[in-house]
Amino acid sequence: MSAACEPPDPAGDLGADLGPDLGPDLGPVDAAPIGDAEAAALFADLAPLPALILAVSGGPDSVALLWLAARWRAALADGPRLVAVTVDHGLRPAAAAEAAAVGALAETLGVVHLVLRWTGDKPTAGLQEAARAARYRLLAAAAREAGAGHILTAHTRDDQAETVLFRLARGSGLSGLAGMARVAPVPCASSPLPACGERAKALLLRPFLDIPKTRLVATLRAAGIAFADDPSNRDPRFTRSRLRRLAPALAAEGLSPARLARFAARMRRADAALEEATDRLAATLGIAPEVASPPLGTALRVDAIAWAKAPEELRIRLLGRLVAAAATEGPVELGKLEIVATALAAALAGSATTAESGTPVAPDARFRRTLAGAMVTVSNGRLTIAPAPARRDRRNAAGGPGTPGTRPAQT
Ligand SMILES: Nc1ncnc2c1ncn2[C@@H]1O[C@H](COP(=O)(O)OP(=O)(O)OP(=O)(O)O)[C@@H](O)[C@H]1O
Repeated sequence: MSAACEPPDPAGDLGADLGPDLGPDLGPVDAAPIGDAEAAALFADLAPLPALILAVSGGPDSVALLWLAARWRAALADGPRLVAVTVDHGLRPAAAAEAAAVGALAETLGVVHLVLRWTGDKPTAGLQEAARAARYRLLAAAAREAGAGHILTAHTRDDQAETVLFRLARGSGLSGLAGMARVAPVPCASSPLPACGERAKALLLRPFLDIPKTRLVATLRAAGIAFADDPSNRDPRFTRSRLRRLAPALAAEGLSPARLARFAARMRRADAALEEATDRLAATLGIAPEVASPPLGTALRVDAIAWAKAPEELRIRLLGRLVAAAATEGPVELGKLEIVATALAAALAGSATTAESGTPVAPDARFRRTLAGAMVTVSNGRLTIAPAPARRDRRNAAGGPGTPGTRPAQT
């Protein structure tokens, strides 16, 4: 087989779970520069928007974003106002000069450029996560200021592949393995949802998600445009840098960025179908669609036996939604949801059998657990998910008399 042609993908053609060993994905490196016509197609949907924030670090991907977006906009008679934003995290002395270089390029392209500084406390642990949270907070503030509802980043197919590996290594479920979405709300830190505030209103757009990084670098080289090299991208203290270093060896085993990105797209498709099925389950159980937009802070009750009969994956997803709607602690970790959903299923198992034989619904099932600020209980055939009482009240409720139908949280 010639190295130049990609082997057929039987899983893709036939939908089989397992194909033969496809071997390494060592096709030619795709280093074709992106021309104006291709850029116009990538940005086409954005033309009617009033303003766009371009997130430009100074590295190759986002400098290519600035270059291509500016040329696309210049060719339009009417179109969005572009505002390039560079966040200086104050972590590297070279960052100020890199930001200035972005400013100089932006000026030649007729694009407004802002440098925003992260001035908050810098933690020693989780520095990259904190920097990322600060970056999105500053980008969202710039969007608000500019009257822009959209922030463009230059995430590439390689970033998508890295995200999939990163999440796989952390034990993510199917939704996480779907990788980054092309359009998504600006991420909040892992803080409670209300703290996200205004930030949640801006949308993040990733027009280069299918584009290999090599093509963006080739685009800049062909145009003679310089870009910065951020050494922290190779710093072995960071997981992402270590994964990046493994990329050639993984590609030699078949786990190329192209295949990982395709895997993410398949996971995204499956995830969308499962989310729809979860909507239908919620409707069947009589749960109003508003529950999809937390926080609600009210108790939700459903028929426990109907719940028990639903497929496990859908029960876990719906439990996650209901807990997020009842409490205000934000999305629940999948592992914790799985533990509670499994315990709940075990508590309901005996009752389901009696219910099918015609006996009144689940009079005997008892269950009580707290999860991410919500209390999950079963009594009198009803599954209730409600905001958990404050910790002290919870202890009293669990141990004290006068709380019929409940018992202490199971461990
Ligand atoms: N300091 C920053 N200021 C503004 N935008 C940023 C900054 N850092 C990252 N971004 C945006 O987030 C995207 C992803 O960042 P990440 O650090 O994962 O990628 P990268 O490979 O370093 O990208 P680049 O080549 O543009 O630096 C960047 O392409 C850019 O759009």
